[in-house]
Amino acid sequence: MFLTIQAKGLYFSYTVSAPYILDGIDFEIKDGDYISILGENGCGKSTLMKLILKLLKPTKGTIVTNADHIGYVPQKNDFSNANFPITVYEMLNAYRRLLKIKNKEAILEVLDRVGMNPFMDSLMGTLSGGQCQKIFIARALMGKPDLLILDEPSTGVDIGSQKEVYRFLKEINKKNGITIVSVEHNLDAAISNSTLIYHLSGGKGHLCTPEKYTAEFLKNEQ
Ligand SMILES: Nc1ncnc2c1ncn2[C@@H]1O[C@H](COP(=O)(O)OP(=O)(O)OP(=O)(O)O)[C@@H](O)[C@H]1O
Repeated sequence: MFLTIQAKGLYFSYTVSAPYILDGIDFEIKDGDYISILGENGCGKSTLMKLILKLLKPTKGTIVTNADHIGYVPQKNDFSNANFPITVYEMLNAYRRLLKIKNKEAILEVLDRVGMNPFMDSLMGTLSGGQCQKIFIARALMGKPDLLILDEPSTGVDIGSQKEVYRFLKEINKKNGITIVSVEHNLDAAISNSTLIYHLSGGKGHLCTPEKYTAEFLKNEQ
């Protein structure tokens, strides 16, 4: 069965009444898409992501996905303190156990995929922003997700590592067919990597190709 994420008449308000942050939106994301969610600060991008992850419930309407396993890459992590005593391997091993994956090789496999094997014994808190992001992507890949959700993957990541991270995301989307939904502040990355842009504004959403987004939305903002 093909993966979809479908929103129908979706309303959301943290106060459970109007005004709504998401004000009656409809969309369908299909298998193999790479969607970047764009919009101004506070427009509801993270809220929409949390609704897809079922961390929040719609106030009205529905949002459903038939994804078998969702990998989630959070924006901020609890391991940014250099004194936090956990190594890359220990963190991934804890997650492996949480997912009830028996084979410890799964850790080495995902580290290999993001080119981070040499950092296996490093403390999480000593990694750079880019290295940390790669480890979080590795962690999200451990359950072999069919859907990967990322919250601003370039935040706190140096330019060089940003390029690597986006190249990798594009590759797993194209080659491995993993559907990607990414909340983005990085407009250039969204336009050059995604297959579709979801633009949120005033509680409404608009789904279009990066080409159309560049021609229509960005022109209007100039
Ligand atoms: N737990 C919460 N309780 C009440 N209001 C919230 C909560 N979380 C977010 N909000 C409000 O909901 C609105 C949308 O927030 P959200 O974080 O989804 O926006 P965003 O587009 O992701 O913002 P940013 O680009 O700044 O990360 C904002 O006005 C925010 O202040």
